[in-house]
Amino acid sequence: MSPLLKGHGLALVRGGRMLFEGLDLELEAGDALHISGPNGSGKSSLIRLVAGLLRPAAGRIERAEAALADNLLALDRELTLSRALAFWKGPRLGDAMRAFALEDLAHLPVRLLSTGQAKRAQLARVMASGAPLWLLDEPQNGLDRKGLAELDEAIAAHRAQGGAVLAASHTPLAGQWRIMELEA
Ligand SMILES: Nc1ncnc2c1ncn2[C@@H]1O[C@H](COP(=O)(O)OP(=O)(O)OP(=O)(O)O)[C@@H](O)[C@H]1O
Repeated sequence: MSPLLKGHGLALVRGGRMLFEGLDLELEAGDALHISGPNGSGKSSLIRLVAGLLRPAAGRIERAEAALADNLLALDRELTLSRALAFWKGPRLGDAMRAFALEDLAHLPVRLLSTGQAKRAQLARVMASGAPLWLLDEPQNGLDRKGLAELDEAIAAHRAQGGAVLAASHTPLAGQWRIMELEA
């Protein structure tokens, strides 16, 4: 079976600085890779590179369909949550709204969501997409204890169903993760 993500010899320059070079990545079905490292080391940049939003200075990336949750919500603030999520036409919208306990918020405009509610909505968008590769930048930010448990459960279920996860985070994530530490 071919990997869901394969990056070879990746180098990335931002703001005139080489953030990393010679970086190899491989994720197969069920895998999870936790990118850690100090502020400014390039964790978010690596996630955006894999998403295709940045170009590598060197190296190659091949990957399956991916869904990204980064610092942009990517939901229309003026629509109700259910309509904003439906815009993405994900095959698993109902499951995702239940997984992140969003049913009671479905009729609220996105702009009224709290920080943690918005994070849950963003993670639900990723889950609803049905994409096999999840790219998560600081997925725990803003989540309360229940939200953290929902996230852990969603990731475990995604992996069990043959998905893979690449996550940047300052805090440990539940379950078995490979860890890649970027240097300052
Ligand atoms: N749009 C940009 N243009 C130029 N440089 C940028 C841009 N965005 C980020 N950088 C620089 O790239 C470097 C890596 O930033 P990045 O956000 O990837 O780090 P990070 O490891 O995710 O940090 P943190 O732990 O603070 O979230 C930093 O030096 C940052 O200043």
